[in-house]
Amino acid sequence: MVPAARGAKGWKRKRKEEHPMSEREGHDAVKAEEEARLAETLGLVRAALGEAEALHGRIEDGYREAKRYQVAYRGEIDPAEAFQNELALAEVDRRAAQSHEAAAQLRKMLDAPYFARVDFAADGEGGPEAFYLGRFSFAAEGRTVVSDWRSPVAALFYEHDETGPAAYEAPSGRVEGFLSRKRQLGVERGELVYAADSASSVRDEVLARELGRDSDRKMRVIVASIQAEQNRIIRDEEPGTLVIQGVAGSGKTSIALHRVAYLLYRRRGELSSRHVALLSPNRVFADYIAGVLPELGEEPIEAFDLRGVVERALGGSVRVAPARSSVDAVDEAWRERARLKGTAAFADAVLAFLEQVPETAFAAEDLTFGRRTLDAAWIDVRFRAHGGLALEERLDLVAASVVYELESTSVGRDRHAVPTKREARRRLAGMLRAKDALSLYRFFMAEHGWDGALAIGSKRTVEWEDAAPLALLQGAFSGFERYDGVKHLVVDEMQDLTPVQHVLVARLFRCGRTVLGDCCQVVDDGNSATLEDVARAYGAARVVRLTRSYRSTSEIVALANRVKPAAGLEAVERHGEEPRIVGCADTAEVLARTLEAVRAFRASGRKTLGILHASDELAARYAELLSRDVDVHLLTERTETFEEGVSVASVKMAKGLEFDEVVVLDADERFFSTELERTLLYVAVTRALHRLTVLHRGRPSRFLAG
Ligand SMILES: Nc1ncnc2c1ncn2[C@@H]1O[C@H](COP(=O)(O)OP(=O)(O)OP(=O)(O)O)[C@@H](O)[C@H]1O
Repeated sequence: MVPAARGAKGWKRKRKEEHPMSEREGHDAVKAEEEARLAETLGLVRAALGEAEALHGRIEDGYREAKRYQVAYRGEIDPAEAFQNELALAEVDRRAAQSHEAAAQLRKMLDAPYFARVDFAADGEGGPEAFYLGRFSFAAEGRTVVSDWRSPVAALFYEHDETGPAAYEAPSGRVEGFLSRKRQLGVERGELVYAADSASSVRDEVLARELGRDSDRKMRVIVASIQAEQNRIIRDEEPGTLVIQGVAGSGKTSIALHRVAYLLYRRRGELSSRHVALLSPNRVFADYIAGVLPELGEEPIEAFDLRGVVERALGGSVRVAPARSSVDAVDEAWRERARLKGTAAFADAVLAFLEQVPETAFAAEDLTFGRRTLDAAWIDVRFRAHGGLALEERLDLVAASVVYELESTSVGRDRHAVPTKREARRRLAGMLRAKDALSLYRFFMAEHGWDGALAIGSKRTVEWEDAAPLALLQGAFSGFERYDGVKHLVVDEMQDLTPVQHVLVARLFRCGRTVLGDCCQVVDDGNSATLEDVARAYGAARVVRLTRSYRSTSEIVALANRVKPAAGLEAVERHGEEPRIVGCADTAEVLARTLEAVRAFRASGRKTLGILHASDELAARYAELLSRDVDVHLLTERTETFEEGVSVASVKMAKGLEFDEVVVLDADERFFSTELERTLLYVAVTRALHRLTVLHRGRPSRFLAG
């Protein structure tokens, strides 16, 4: 084996060293080689697309013909034949969808069939082989032309900066060998834009190029520039729960979605998109990230929100009041109640209580039917025999035992006194100390001296903070309808869930999980969950940490670090304007400055501008005032889609999203003075990719000064 460029740093130097050519000639040779390869690949893709389209046309003709036959001979076809026809049509439908999907992928490949090349020689297998890596794999003429970014060999590209001895894990075992080339290839609209042999400097350049792009209304695919630390998370296949703690903009959400794509690829046949679900903070966020999996050639996954999950677990037994925000709510008593229920100690108390529910809630008594009595001890033993089941499920089983016992041991006249199972169940239910989960919850709160922290409104309406613990008790009382169809769950913005809410999610979704978020972005003082609390809620979860921030320019990251030094963001070298911090005399000036920023944004040709306020109510008020002059979208809990243009939102609603430019309103002591508000300001400034304007009235927030 003759390595092509052992240890070379970049293609220019490497070519120069190895060939007696000038740098220019080396460049031209690489360019010519890659252009020829690109032309060949595009030719093959075009041919495959032609075939796929022709096949699609034939399938559609066949479908139409079969339908026509069905209609024309409706009266004459017997039911068996009609059924056969339906099955055949369903199969044709499936093939049509597949061929449509294949054609769509091929069209995307015409734009950019691949983004990289690695030359690797496996030990003992002769000279190096070139692997081209793309978003989708592609085979033609009996060979692999492009390998999927998730294929085992592609790990070489993500894991190695330098050429040299290397290895990757294949299904058949570890493949050792020599990586002689790692080339980054920029292809846009079918044209080769750049070709550069990788070293860390090139990798950084490519990353900076990717990051410098404008944001979109949809989250982007990052396969061409996944970093080694991110790659390890994406390719982590250990069972159980993986918790990703990452600073703002560290790519957590992107990685989680690429990880789902990776798992779908690796476990094809066993895991499909139907088996993966996402627990997302709100609908706008779900819409924002919805495009990533389809862009990677996978079906979209189902998104749930926590409220939906909690209400389903409660099964309509109570009503749940809307969630309140600790930024807007001035009700100190409510804050106190919420704070209590957001602690890990509260979650622990609920868990301990769940363990004792059977003992607490059921007191066995003698049970008499006619002349026969089953004594309390007999009942108690049977009740306890069904550990792990919900109270009501146990009562069903004990009722069945009662009937069986009486039936099998009664003779003569006593047989008339044997109860039905329903009657036995009714009598056993009379031994419950609590008639439902809500009574149990009251009992639990009273037992801990927390009765004052329970505010139940009319028509059994409980506060949002009580809904999850109550749902856990509902599970202990009546049993849960679990999400058994879900084999992998992604929980995003983990810091939005309190410890007890995490415990509920862990019980409802008993499957592999990727849980991600940033415990530095808790924007609710009613939640004191730490990273350890989150990991504990899911049993023995593995925790990984990401500290590099990819989203914002170094200047914006520097400001974010001043606002919240504890976050410890590491910037990626990418420079832009200094953030502007502007004092305003009054609301009129805040509006005028904001409009100025909107006009500059419009002129820049960038795609998204976020105008953010600490408060939901004031965000709505500002949106109303601004909409007199410019088009703006207000993002609320009810918003369904994330649009290009100007969005106005509270910081809480903007979490997880990003904008090319951000204006933070009222960044002064009125809104940003407490520790919670420090976090809000941190979240707000870290939403910006390229430009940030911070407006304040009166004294600027102390956090802006560091
Ligand atoms: N390796 C990468 N290559 C290119 N872009 C990347 C990479 N990693 C992250 N990004 C970009 O960084 C931005 C932040 O990513 P993402 O939203 O996934 O981060 P996050 O950690 O979930 O952020 P937050 O917690 O602040 O919401 C996105 O624009 C994403 O495309």
